[in-house]
Amino acid sequence: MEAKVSQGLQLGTWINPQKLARKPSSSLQFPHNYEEQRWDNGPGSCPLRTNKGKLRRTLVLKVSCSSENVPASVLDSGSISALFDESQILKNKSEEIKPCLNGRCIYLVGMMGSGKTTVGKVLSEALGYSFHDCDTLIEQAVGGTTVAEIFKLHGESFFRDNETKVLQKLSSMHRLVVSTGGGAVVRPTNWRHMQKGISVWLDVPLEALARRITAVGTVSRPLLHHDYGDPYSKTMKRLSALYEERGEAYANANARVSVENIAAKLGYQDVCNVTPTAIAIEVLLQIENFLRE
Ligand SMILES: Nc1ncnc2c1ncn2[C@@H]1O[C@H](COP(=O)(O)OP(=O)(O)OP(=O)(O)O)[C@@H](O)[C@H]1O
Ligand SMILES: O=C(O)C1=C[C@@H](O)[C@@H](O)[C@H](O)C1
Repeated sequence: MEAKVSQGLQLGTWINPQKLARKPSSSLQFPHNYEEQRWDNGPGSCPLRTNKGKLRRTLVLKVSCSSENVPASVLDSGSISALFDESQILKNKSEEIKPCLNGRCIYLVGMMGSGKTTVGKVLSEALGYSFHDCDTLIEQAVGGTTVAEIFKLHGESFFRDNETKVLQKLSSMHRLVVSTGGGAVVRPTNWRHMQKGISVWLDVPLEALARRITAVGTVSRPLLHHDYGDPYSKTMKRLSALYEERGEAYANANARVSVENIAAKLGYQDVCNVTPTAIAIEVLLQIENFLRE
């Protein structure tokens, strides 16, 4: 039986971590002669628009594949792209969306551990953008101290002031994928900076976040240092409290990527099986939806 596939996500393997590290993340330069490109329909133009400037739907990836070996759950769920190399899908989608971005930056927001850094690196590589991690830039700005040290020595508001300065600096640049700190969404000023680009909320269930963070430890995450109990329970408790405070703020983002929805599309029981590449593809699909609005 043949299955026609137009777009979607693949059941893939974990991305090679060496590939993730390829983009340098320390320089914040952008060419002075940068000019915004018009949305025309020439080569490399935005496919979401017709000559009259109206948005249209495009199906870029049309591939035939055999449905043999595809789990029934995947086919039943409508997620029929299991046989693709998801890196190739990401590449194709990036090429399609890139002209529509007009060089605008992509800001990934979300709770700590939601994968902003991991997914951000994959996405930046696919788009040919530079990747920047706000926490790292703050650490550099404060003289090479870690986030945990900055919290300890100077307090949270000092850290937040530096976070705002970093976002302000980034907002004047183009073609960046930015991994913001988990708490960047709480200050309205930060949103004003991020509005120069496109913001995307990586929405990951708290249980999955707690599992990931417990696996790597909370040393680098000062806001998780306070509670008592077993590592998973105390992380879960603190994350729940933070989410209670911030849930609405994350929803200010231009687009939301629900990792739970991706898992459902792919027929996965566990959201932890959704790869960063699959999430990056969904980021682009949701940006596409946002640009069509
Ligand atoms: N899709 C994924 N599946 C499984 N584990 C993942 C996934 N994405 C990220 N991780 C793991 O989760 C942990 C947190 O990821 P990452 O550092 O990218 O999150 P973050 O949102 O940047 O966190 P923070 O805001 O605290 O810096 C890492 O150990 C990473 O390897
Ligand atoms: O959720 C938060 O408030 C934080 C998340 C991290 O990325 C760091 O920015 C810092 O640990 C604070």
